[in-house]
Amino acid sequence: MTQTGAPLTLFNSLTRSIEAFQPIDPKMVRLYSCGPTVYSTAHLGNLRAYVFTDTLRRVLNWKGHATTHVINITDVGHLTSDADAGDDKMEIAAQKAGTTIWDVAARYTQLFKGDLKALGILDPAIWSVATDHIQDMIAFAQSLEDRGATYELDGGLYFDVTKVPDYGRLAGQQAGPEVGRIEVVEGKRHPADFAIWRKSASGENRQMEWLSPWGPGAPGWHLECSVMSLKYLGEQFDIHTGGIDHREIHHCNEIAQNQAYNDTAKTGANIWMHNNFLVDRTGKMSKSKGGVATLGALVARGVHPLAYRLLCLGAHYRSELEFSLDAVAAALTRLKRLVMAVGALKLEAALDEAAWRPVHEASFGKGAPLDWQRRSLEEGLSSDALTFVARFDEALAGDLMTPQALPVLDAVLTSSLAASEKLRLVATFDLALGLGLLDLDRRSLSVRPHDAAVTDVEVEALLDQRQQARAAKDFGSADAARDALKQAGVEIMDGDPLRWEWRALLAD
Ligand SMILES: Nc1ncnc2c1ncn2[C@@H]1O[C@H](COP(=O)(O)OP(=O)(O)OP(=O)(O)O)[C@@H](O)[C@H]1O
Ligand SMILES: [Zn+2]
Repeated sequence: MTQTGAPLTLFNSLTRSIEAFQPIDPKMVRLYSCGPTVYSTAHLGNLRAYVFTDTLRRVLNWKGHATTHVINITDVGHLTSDADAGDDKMEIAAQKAGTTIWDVAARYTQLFKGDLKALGILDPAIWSVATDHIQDMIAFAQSLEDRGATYELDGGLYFDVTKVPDYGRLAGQQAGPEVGRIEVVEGKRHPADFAIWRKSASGENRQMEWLSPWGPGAPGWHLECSVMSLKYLGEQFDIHTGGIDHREIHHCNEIAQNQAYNDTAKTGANIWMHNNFLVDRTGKMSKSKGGVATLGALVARGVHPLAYRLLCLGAHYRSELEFSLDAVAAALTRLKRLVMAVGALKLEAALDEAAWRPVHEASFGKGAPLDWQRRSLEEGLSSDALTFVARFDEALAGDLMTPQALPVLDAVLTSSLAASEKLRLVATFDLALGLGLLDLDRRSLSVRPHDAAVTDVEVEALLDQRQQARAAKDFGSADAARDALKQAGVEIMDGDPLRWEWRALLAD
């Protein structure tokens, strides 16, 4: 498998530097992403993490690599504090809802997958559910115990971080007392030591517990990812991703377990990549803060989900991104602009769809390299058009610099290239961007706010009425039509250069 275009470079949190990407097996890049804890609806910050991994995986495929991507579903073991303290988030959620953990997990897994689909995020090759791997986890923990990397306390089986030489390297720290920020547990040898198996306390009424050599209990969250990545991707694979909060504790602990299980050189993944936070005025967007923004809430306000994807792509994944309704409204306008331009090209080029629709579209999601698709679109392009491909490629190859790739798309659309060439460029770029630019149209982007009291047809009828009233200089009736729309949560945009004419009101 040969990589096409500029050499791909990625920022590795482990070395804190940008490195040339060298796959372990040139035929198949192996990629693991820490998945959601399915105890409540994912917020937009969580979803940013998966827009990032999807972009990474699309770029790998676009540049000629095949990928095997694993995302796990954490349905047990994640405590309210990442630093090994508090209660299991799933248990708490089930108690609150008066239902079983299995129901909670099924509900939020389904919602999560629905959000990913709406965001154009491709399914991983493997969804790995933590509770399907308990026996593997027990065997792994047993093996760590056999190697002398653990000790047992009343509360569970603990990992001894001094058994690995460079604990905390990923977090950029040495294993001083502050590393890991773990709550004091009686008998713990080092503050950063963490439970890999948590024993049920006597009298504790847990919905989820399994028998183990250390008594009934449940696996630790950090153990889960080591075990599932090992099972599906092997001792050492290419890339492990997660949000930047995972860099400080979760991934340090995964690495320590992997090293103790294999050897110090085997950290699990060659490259550890972390997306920065989506923040709002109060800081990191977080479920625990309550009242968080979800994709469903955005759609209810009339925002197409792919506008949120575009908002994410407009920032580099390693930069903080500030969320606001204004920012998302601007992204929606930007998306509309792109979609209008592509729509106009389709008419202008008057080409058979086969000329700009990538071949084998159904195989996109399978992790195959996109060589065929790209060839079908890029072969025979003029040298001017190919210059745009090179610029776009260079931006993405430089640690996925999407904010620099998007202006190349804009430049294509305003260039003097023939419409047919522009369309083919949009099509090849969108394989990497996943914005659905070939399929969206004006209608699909006019998402009606859920609380709007009118239907799309009624909106269009009121707009017509207003147009006629204005034409007849009957400004009273024109204003009445505008007010009726406003009442219904719809704002008229006079003189909209996109001729979009109306949009959902996004006020707080
Ligand atoms: N505000 C954020 N911005 C970007 N990524 C985030 C944000 N919050 C969490 N993530 C990432 O989302 C992914 C899923 O996380 P998970 O479902 O475990 O969230 P969580 O820790 O329960 O959420 P929260 O931190 O809101 O309580 C992880 O990779 C995590 O690092
Ligand atoms: Zn993980």
